[in-house]
This record gives sequence, structure tokens and C-alpha cells, in this order.
Amino acid sequence: MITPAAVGTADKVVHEIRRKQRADGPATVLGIGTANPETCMSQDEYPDYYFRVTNSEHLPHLKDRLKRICKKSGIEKRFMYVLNDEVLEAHPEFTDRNLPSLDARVEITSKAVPELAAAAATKAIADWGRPATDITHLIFSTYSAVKAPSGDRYLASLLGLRPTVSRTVLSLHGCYGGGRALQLAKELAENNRGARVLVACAEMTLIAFYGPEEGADDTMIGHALFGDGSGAVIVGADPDDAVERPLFEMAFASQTTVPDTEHLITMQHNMGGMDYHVGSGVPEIIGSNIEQCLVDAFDSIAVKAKWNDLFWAVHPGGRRILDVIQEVLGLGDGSLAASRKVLREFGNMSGTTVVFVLSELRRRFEANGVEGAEWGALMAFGPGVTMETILLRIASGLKKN
Ligand SMILES: CC(C)(COP(=O)(O)OP(=O)(O)OC[C@H]1O[C@@H](n2cnc3c(N)ncnc32)[C@H](O)[C@@H]1OP(=O)(O)O)[C@@H](O)C(=O)NCCC(=O)NCCSC(=O)/C=C/c1ccc(O)cc1
Repeated sequence: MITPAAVGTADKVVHEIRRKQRADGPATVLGIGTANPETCMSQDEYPDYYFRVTNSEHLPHLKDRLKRICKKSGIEKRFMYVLNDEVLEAHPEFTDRNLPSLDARVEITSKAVPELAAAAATKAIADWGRPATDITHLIFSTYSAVKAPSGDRYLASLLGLRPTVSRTVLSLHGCYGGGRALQLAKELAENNRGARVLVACAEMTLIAFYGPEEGADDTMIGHALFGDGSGAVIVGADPDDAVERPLFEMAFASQTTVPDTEHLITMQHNMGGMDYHVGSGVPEIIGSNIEQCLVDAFDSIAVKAKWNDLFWAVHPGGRRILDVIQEVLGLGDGSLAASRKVLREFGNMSGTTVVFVLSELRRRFEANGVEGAEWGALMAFGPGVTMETILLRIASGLKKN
């Protein structure tokens, strides 16, 4: 017969096993790296390039529209793999979404996307300062390379990760992919003592590059805003101060789905690549919901926050998204400077972009010091409409600067 005392002892043993498996402190950003394809184009030149290579000069009104959107985009340049002339010379079918081309696109991206991710991850690992074989978990997020075995396997082999690394792929989360991946990394790091999680996000617009069509407004907006890039972050708890440099603690993370908005941002593979839709009300929907996400998040950790005292890592989905957020939260002009700079220099690289913003914030804190800064908010938005919120706190490695 099992006595209550024996049950009590067993419970204590299980409790102790669970306690020992978990980290003591919060998940912390320990390294960041970013990378882009070699080819870059100024936003001013893009409409001429795009209409020339897609043989669309017979649609001048659409070209004018693209020019208008480019001018208002807040973007100065973007990096894109597809700008490499050889790609379109070898695959003229990529310029027409009505021609079958998904196989050829996936063939290219299933190699090129993990390779771009490896470039960013190599920098993040060097920044972290420990060997790649110390990585215990890999989270790879992309919408651009859907295939199995998927890019995480290739990425792990490019980086020389250990065969027992625990891999997860996030696919088609679009612009909130980076936020989602970081939240999962937080859960893994806090629930597995000693875990070191590599988050790698990489996006290539090649999967959705094609010529303009009458009435297809989304094509214009996508080709005006989206760029290619990769961002990687090492996340772990209880840092070893002798070799690791804690940058940002991740104090709290949540996800909110805005009801009745599933039609607003969509992505779907088809025989000619990937179709997408970006509804016109997206900035306003985000603007109407962002404050509640922040209030709920800060209430959860019982911190009274003033929006203008925070540092901000907001996904720059488009210039207007940043304008609306700044207005509804009553933020001062410089608050979203890191997001605006990333938008200006790289465009919207979907889920990857928020890692670039985090990297830019870190650069600013290292250059100017952290005085007056303690709490910050990382926010990312995408299909759903889904809003990711992560509350950040400046960690000791940035304070030492
Ligand atoms: C820079 C914009 C596009 C324009 O600036 P504006 O201050 O609003 O200027 P206007 O009001 O004068 O609009 C300029 C033109 O843009 C058009 N426009 C204004 N939003 C729209 C609109 N959603 N649709 C299609 N025309 C529009 C607008 O109709 C107008 O056309 P036109 O009258 O012919 O000059 C601005 O509206 C803006 O930042 N919008 C936010 C874009 C946005 O929602 N981004 C978040 C979602 S992105 C996402 O989920 C990514 C998915 C993805 C998918 C595929 C990939 O490869 C990669 C990623």
C-alpha cells in the first residue's frame, strides 16, 4: 500500500527534479547578428528597374502608383537576392505569377535562405563568444522556403551544431515570425537549465516576386516595401559572466489575436510563387490595439510604465504603422528612431526586421550609454492580425559600457 507520506515524498522529489531542470533567472539576449544579400537598390531607382525586368512598361499608371508608394514608404534602400540579374535571366517565368514557377523558386530559396540565415547566425555566435556546439536549441523562422527536411536542418549543418540540437521551424508567420521565435526561445531558455537557444529568421522576397497586374494592388505595395535579410539572436538564462555578455532581459511575453481580422493580411503559395494580401486598414487596427497589449503586459509584471520612458523595438511594417503607433501612444519624435532607421536602410524584411531593430537599439545604447533607460517593449505584427509583445529590460552587459 502507498502511504500519504510516500506520496508526499515522491511529490517533493518530482518538484525538486522540475526545479533543477529550470533556470533561475529570466531569458536574456546574449548575442545578435544580421545579414543581407549582396545586391542592394535605392528606392528611387526601383520602379524603373521593376517595370523593365518584368516587361511591364505598357502599364505606366501602375508604375506611377509604385513611384508614389515608394516615395511615401520611408525607405531609402533595400537588399534583394532577386536583384541579381542572373536569377531572372535563368528564370524568366519568375516575372509572371500566372506561369508555374513554385518548384524553381523553392529549389533556390531552400538553399539560399538557410545560407543567408547562417551568415547572420555566425555573427550572432561570434558576438555571444561561445562555440556553436554549445547551442542546445535552434528555432528557424521563414516564410520563403517551404520544404522538408526544412532549412533548419541545413542551417544546423552549415553552423556545425551538435547532432542533438533540438530544432523547431516556424513557417508563414510573416512579419510576426521574429517576435514569435523570440517568445519560444524565452520559454525554452527558462524551462531548460543551461539551454542556449539560437533564433534565426531569414526572408527572401524571391518567393513572391512577379510583375504588376491590373487590379492587383497588393503586388504594388509588397514590391514597394519588402526586402531580404536575416537576423539571429542567442537567448539563454543565468549567463556566465566570464564569457557571456547579457544585453536585454526578456521579462514577459504575450501574443494577442485581434478578432475578425483574419482577412487583413494573408499569404498563400500557388503555382506561380506566393500570393499575399495586405489590407488597407492594417496600421489603424494595430493602432487601436497596441495600448491594451502594453497595458496587459506591464500589469502582468506589476510595473507602472510611462510610454515615453521606454525604449522601443517596434516592427516597421510600413511607415504609416510607425506613424500611427507614435500618435496613439503619444510618443516623442525620437522614440521609434531605431525602427525608422531600419525601415529606411533595409525596408520591411518581414519577421527578420525586429531583430535588426534590436541590433540597432543595442548599437545606440553602446554608443550613447543606457542612462535613463530601463524598460523597453519589442512589438511585432503580422497575419491574424497577430500582435506579439515582449517586455525587455536593459541587462548588465549594456550597463557596463
Ligand atoms: C507607405 C504606405 C504604403 C503609403 O503611405 P501613406 O501615407 O498611407 O500614403 P497614401 O495614403 O497617399 O497612399 C499611397 C498609395 O498607397 C496605397 N496603399 C496604401 N495602403 C495600401 C494597401 N494596404 N494596399 C494597397 N495599396 C495601398 C494607396 O491606395 C495610395 O495609392 P494611390 O492613391 O494610387 O497613390 C503606408 O500606407 C503604409 O506604411 N502602410 C502599411 C503597410 C502595411 O500594412 N504593412 C504591414 C503588413 S506587411 C506584411 O504583413 C507582410 C507580408 C509579406 C508578404 C509577402 C512578402 O514577400 C513579404 C511580406
